[in-house]
Amino acid sequence: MDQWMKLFVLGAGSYGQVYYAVKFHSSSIFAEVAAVKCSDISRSSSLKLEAQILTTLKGCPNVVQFFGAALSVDNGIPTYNLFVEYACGGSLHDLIINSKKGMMKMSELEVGFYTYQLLNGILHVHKKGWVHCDIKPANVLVFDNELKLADFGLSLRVGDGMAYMTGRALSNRGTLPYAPPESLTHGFHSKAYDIWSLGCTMAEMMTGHRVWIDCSTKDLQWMIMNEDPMIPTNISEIAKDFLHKCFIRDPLGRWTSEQLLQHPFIQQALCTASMSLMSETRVNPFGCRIPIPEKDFISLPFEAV
Ligand SMILES: Nc1ncnc2c1ncn2[C@@H]1O[C@H](COP(=O)(O)OP(=O)(O)OP(=O)(O)O)[C@@H](O)[C@H]1O
Repeated sequence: MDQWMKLFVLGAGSYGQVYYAVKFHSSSIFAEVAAVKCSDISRSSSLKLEAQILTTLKGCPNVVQFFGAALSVDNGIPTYNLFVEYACGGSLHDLIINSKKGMMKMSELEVGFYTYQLLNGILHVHKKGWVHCDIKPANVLVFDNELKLADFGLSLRVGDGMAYMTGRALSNRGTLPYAPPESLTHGFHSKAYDIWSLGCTMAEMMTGHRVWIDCSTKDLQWMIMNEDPMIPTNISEIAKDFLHKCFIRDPLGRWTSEQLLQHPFIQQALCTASMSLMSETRVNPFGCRIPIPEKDFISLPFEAV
């Protein structure tokens, strides 16, 4: 009692594993719930950096909330544990896969609403002086009615309006299919990086497919540097225009999160969502990936560990 228990594995990253954890209280029938990212202490530098970044990002509804960090000894191994809020809907990647299997189809309005949430998260991250550098469906978590940016392990501090430039070709930081051309040609990493990745993620929500065809790393690098990403043909003109604004090749001309929040694609979705919210309670259209006992939905405020 009064101790965190790791119940099962939710997923894995390059640093280690992610667990579903609960803390029962002797004095209460309620349990606290968290996702715990764990790493052998000797390999925990990226998780420790993520903890620092998440501390600066607290308070935004579209960024995964950080509860705290703690050390433990798991099976005799000193372990670093990073506690974040648990996403009952899994990742956006899982949902896109499910939608491809025909389990649910996202409408354009829903994609607009979820893109708004991602933009809201990106705006917060950028205002705090960070570039996420790895926005992709696998790094977006799904909560009831909400998407949240997660996995800040590759984020860069760029301050206000500044960019990080390695100057070296092919030195992009994030995941290749979501990386913008300037990161490959000049190692240029600015806030515009995340906007290109958002475009790739939005198009994937629309179609269930990545904007680039599957090919070798070398071919993909060449295509990103020399060709335009595939804009789906069977979507509305305003959705296409939104994607064009995300895929402007010049990072200085690419639209910012502030500008995109005013785009008709987002405004139209927001308007419709608020009307439907007035008439009914929105349910999570994605459903829940893992069946969770009812008691686990009830969480108490986190106490420092
Ligand atoms: N807060 C959370 N709630 C529920 N599931 C989570 C949570 N965080 C992570 N997961 C699950 O664990 C998986 C791996 O998490 P994480 O984002 O840390 O690693 P990754 O992005 O796959 O790997 P890497 O960090 O090495 O790029 C996710 O894809 C997701 O399924």
